[in-house]
Amino acid sequence: MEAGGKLINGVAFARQLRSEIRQEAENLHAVHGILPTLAVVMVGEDPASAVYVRNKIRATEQAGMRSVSHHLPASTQEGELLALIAALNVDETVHGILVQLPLPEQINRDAVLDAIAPAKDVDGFHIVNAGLLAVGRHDGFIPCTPKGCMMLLHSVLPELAGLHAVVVGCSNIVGRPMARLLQQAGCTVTVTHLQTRDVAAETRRADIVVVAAGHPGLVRGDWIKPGAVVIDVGINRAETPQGARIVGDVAFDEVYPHAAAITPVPGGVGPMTIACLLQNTLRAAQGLAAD
Ligand SMILES: Nc1nc(=O)c2c([nH]1)NC[C@@H]1CN(c3ccc(C(=O)N[C@@H](CCC(=O)O)C(=O)O)cc3)C=[N+]21
Repeated sequence: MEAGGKLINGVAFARQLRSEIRQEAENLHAVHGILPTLAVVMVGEDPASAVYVRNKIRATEQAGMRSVSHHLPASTQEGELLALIAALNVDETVHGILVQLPLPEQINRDAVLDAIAPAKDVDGFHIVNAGLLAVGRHDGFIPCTPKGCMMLLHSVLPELAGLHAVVVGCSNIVGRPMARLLQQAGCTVTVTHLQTRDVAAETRRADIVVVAAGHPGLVRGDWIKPGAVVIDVGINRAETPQGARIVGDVAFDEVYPHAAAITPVPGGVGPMTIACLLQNTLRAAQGLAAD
């Protein structure tokens, strides 16, 4: 691959996807009178969450959809949040429900996620959607970040079958669903986690490395086989001499020379997460799940 062709441009990919989604959303509205609607629920005042929520709402509206936002105080009890979700579940004008994570500690995250109607669970975090993905069925919602990572991978590697993929991190939100998608695309998959003895020994054998560990600069240059494709899911706030910046889990400057293709942070996976959220919301409004 030529120099300069290595960077996987998530911003451009997401822009294209969003314009296709907008056309479909406008068509659904014009032909069937359905205005795809996403309800975004945020509890508390986490400043990073407030920024994400604002971006999601803006993206929804730019894609020709409606969003309704519910901002609850940090002191909200689990029962109050469950009551709001129950109301949104039966509201026929709402097609997708997103409860922004993290939640305050008095609220049980899994209880909340599993209270969302699976057909409105556009994050794909409900246990039913996780289970459908786990058994290889395609009629549930796929979590947005892994879905976006797969699209970026396919853009540089049209055929994934037979490749060795290593996923660093095994959260329910990224690592686990990512591993399932890679396996279903024909990859041989290794998932590393906190107890893995030698993560670098695993990544060095990989044709594809997906990093979702929440640890800035974790993956170093010598962790990467020459010609591997590297997807960096990390979002970490770092203080640099130039001020506060968002950095990934990959030591980008070290890894870049070894990789055949790599996602930057920002500008890689993040914009795809939002585009896939819009796509899932459109599918929910169409009465379809993921495809
Ligand atoms: N229920 C739930 N669903 C989520 O999908 C969810 C969540 N909770 N909680 C927080 C995380 C975080 N997240 C991001 C989405 C897009 C960018 C994004 O677009 N980032 C840009 C730039 C961001 C910047 O510069 O500040 C980029 O990477 O280029 C980042 C982070 C979704 N999350």
